[in-house]
Amino acid sequence: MSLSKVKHIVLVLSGKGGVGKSSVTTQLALSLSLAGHSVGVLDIDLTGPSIPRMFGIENAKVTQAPGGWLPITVHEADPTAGTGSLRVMSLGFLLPRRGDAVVWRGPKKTAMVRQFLSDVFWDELDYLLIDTPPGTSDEHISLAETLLQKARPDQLAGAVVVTTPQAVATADVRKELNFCIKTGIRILGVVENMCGFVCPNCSECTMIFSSGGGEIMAGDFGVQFLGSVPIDPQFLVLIETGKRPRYPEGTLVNGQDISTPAGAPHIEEESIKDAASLMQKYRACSLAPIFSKMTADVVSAVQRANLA
Ligand SMILES: Nc1ncnc2c1ncn2[C@@H]1O[C@H](COP(=O)(O)OP(=O)(O)OP(=O)(O)O)[C@@H](O)[C@H]1O
Ligand code: SF4
Repeated sequence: MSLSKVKHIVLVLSGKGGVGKSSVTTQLALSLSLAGHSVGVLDIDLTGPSIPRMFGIENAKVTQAPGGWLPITVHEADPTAGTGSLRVMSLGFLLPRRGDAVVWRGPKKTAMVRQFLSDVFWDELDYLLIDTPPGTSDEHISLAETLLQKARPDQLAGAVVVTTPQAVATADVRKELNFCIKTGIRILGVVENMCGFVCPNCSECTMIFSSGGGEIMAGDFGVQFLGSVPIDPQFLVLIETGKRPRYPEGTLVNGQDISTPAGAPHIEEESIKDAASLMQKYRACSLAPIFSKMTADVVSAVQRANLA
């Protein structure tokens, strides 16, 4: 059975598209594997699977083995570096053209979600992160039903809900949280993305929207607030193209100088997304400390859920 060797399954959900769900999934996956965990990412965002692009593996070809589809390896575990393995399976690998959105009707989508949960051969994994379609659509309901059927109760750790300050102001996030409560999926916490803007000239973060809504809403539902993530244009360039983030001289994050080192290649020459350089570049992004704290909080929430 494809999920039998997975220890913890974490869903990444959002009530609305484009709020940064795939970006958060990617960062959680990288931070978990940097912390030594073996990680799988299952991308079933049928509205436009973007995970392969974010890991720089869009052209990878999945193969079929007797145990099921074999996920693509982003990198193997490296015990000397203390990093865990990272593997990815995405619906994007099966689409005829990269970047296509799936236009199937409900039953076919539902069948595909079921197949993805049962026919991907995952080796031993500490964490399987599932990037889900936005909203509380048919796919969601099908995913929740299938997971509850296929996963052991001790495997399904819960959901991380991603929102933006604007989505908090609408009914979308509350709908998503209510969806989790209704379907019996534990909420590990809420992330508020795109809450401010990191200036490319001085790296000062300005809160361009009214902030704090995500935290208040998390409080209303009695769930953990996992933090606020500002918009960093360098993160966008990195995640979309694999190019190294570049910060002005003297940029400090948590007391660490992350400004572009002298002699670093020009952006045009720096688009290779091999796993090692990608991880190095993510570590050099101003958002890295926020994502690694978020990951530590998710790990603690999963541990608490296991004890409950
Ligand atoms: N904090 C951030 N700073 C800069 N860019 C960001 C940030 N978060 C997300 N983005 C960018 O915003 C866009 C949308 O993000 P992403 O694809 O992660 O959203 P999503 O919720 O998964 O979208 P979809 O609903 O289409 O699956 C991407 O181009 C991503 O690189
Ligand atoms: S200090 Fe930074 S954020 Fe403020 S105006 Fe200058 S460049 Fe923009």
